Amino acid sequence: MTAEEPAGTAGPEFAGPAAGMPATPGRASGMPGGAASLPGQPPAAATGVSATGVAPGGRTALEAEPRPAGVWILSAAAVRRGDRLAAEAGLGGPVLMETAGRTAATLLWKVAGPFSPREPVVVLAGGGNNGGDGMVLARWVARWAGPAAVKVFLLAEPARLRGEAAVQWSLLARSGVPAIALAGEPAPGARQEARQNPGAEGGVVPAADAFFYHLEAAVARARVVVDALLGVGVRGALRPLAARALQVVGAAGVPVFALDLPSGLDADTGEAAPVVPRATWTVTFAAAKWGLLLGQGPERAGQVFVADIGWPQETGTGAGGTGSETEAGAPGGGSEGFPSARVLEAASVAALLPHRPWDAHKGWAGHVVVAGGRPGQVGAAVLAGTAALQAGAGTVTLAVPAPVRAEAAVHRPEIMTWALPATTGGEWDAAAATALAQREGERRGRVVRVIGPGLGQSPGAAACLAGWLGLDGPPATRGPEDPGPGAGSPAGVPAFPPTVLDADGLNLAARLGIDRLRERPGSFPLVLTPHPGEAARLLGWTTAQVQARRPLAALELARRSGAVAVLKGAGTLVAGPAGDLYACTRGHPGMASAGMGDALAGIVGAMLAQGLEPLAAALAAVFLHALAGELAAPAAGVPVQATEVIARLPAALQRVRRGLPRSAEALGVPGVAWLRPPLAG
Ligand SMILES: NC(=O)C1=CN([C@@H]2O[C@H](COP(=O)(O)OP(=O)(O)OC[C@H]3O[C@@H](n4cnc5c(N)ncnc54)[C@H](OP(=O)(O)O)[C@@H]3O)[C@@H](O)[C@H]2O)[C@@H](O)CC1
Ligand SMILES: [K+]
Repeated sequence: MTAEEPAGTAGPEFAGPAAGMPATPGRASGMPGGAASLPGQPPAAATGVSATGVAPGGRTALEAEPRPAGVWILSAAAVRRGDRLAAEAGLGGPVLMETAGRTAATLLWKVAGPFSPREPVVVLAGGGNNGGDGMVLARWVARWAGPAAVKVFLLAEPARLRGEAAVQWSLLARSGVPAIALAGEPAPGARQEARQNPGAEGGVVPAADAFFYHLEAAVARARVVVDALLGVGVRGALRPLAARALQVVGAAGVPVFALDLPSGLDADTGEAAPVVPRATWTVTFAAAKWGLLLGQGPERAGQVFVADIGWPQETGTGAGGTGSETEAGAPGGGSEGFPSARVLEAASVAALLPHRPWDAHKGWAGHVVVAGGRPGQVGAAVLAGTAALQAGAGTVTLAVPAPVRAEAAVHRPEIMTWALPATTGGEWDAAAATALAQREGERRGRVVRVIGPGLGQSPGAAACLAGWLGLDGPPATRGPEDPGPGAGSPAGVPAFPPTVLDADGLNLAARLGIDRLRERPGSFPLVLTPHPGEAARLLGWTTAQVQARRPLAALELARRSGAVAVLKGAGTLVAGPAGDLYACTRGHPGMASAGMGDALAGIVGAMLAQGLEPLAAALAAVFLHALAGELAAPAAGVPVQATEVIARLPAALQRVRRGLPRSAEALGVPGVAWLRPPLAG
């Protein structure tokens, strides 16, 4: 699925410019590219749409139109709620399970088929609905390839099965699929029995040891093992028999196809015991689960597909809730469930990108001023500035301490430099705060600041930052609507232009106090781009706490600062102050290298400079950055340097504009989307 589609054949997701994003991240009126919000939309409350998924008062264009919605990321509690709402709407558990199991069987055929009795598919099923999914899959494999092409091991007592799992077990018996079930959980010291599905081969296999003997033998000659032991219903530590079964599967080295989640993976946090399988593929139902993106999830889940199982659309979008509604039995007790988020898609990003008119001039695309580059860290500012240029900014200036101006100027002839007041040691002088505003005031057109790459944390830098944010007075001396002294300028450039805070800009802001960012004059547009360490400093958490609760950390950053927050790291999250939350599943571990953050800050600046609202700018920048990182790497995880990524930004822009293959076109199975598509390159 790495082939590009020709322009104009990209399918309905590309049908209109409004595709895919909340009203808030639309382009601002009067900005390049035209109009902003989507007219005539009912308020969120009327649509049942979660406040975390869309801006208040609006809903996404995708939801408004009769076409497949994008992929959601939900907590286990939200998934339960979605299942319940679907059932209330008339799509009960058996229908959903049949759809899940059959879709999974189709996908399994695509990735590991065709099947034959010589190498049967082994399904390890549990006693809950995840096991039920596995039994549906087995039934369909049997219909397509014959009953001998699949074998089911049920790690549960058939007589104790309830609901849909019990129904599936009895249907399996009629289908002739060989199946072996375990008789009961072990009472200490008790003799365990396993018995075969009476409808299949008949007979009794004594003792748990015999069950595992047969499982081991079957797995050894299996083409693929389907892990249908546990899904979102797992509670607490794995019980011994479940752990033993998973150990057998893991030890065999056979490819694993996990249903919903690798068994035992925490659906919310991605925590996993060592025996949790390392699946080659995972097909997750209705929506992605947070645990597939966080913690150990990406390691254990392998290639993840998201299968649409037919939740009514309002169920899918409304299921998210805040994640805070406590449900009995939800993993993590429910209260720790994370809010819902949407996966960032190329088509949605394409709809956000500015359209450059034929008669565009450099002023049209704005002016990015990078404030940073202290002695020894000039490269950081250069990277941010170069990335801004490559991402389409009209002009770029590096505003640096005077002694390093020449050093900053030699890298790119297209980039201008301003020498700002410095101390004798070459660090920032507090006078640079007003000097920068004055230089900006001499320019026409839209100015955007990227503050932080190579800024340092000297007292002068701290004073400058406070001035640039309009927070140099005592706390709350002026309200957010009062622009304060120095607002406006001869050329009409606001004294507090849209701003990106990165690196030491964030570390210094943490010293000011993140909550003070809400007091910034006129609530000028602000985007924060912290890595987990910087986020921890801003929030007063530890880095481990940030990483353990990334969705909450991103939302908390946005809420407390009143700004858009980009929480970097594997699976970058973008949060808006109104509670919007998005996850980027593109990019790869090879992008964990020096200067990558500087590049991202520059790209956000370029998007703001081209007139995007802060949330849209952050979303577009994060996606383009990740895609450029993919284009720069020959394979996932191969180290790439920031300069290589920056060089690919125009290609990434072009890809997004032309339309990448839709993630919903995974392997040609309708209704199945990639969570993390193969590298774009
Ligand atoms: N509902 C729907 O509409 C749809 C649901 N769908 C599917 O259902 C899945 C959720 O099903 P679920 O809720 O039945 O839970 P599930 O993951 O099978 O686990 C329960 C089983 O695990 C056991 N068990 C628990 N903890 C354990 C431990 N620590 N160690 C060992 N065992 C443990 C527990 O045993 P018990 O406590 O009952 O003795 C019980 O047997 C979901 O992931 C998706 O795949 C799809 O078909 C779409 C429609
Ligand atoms: K599973």
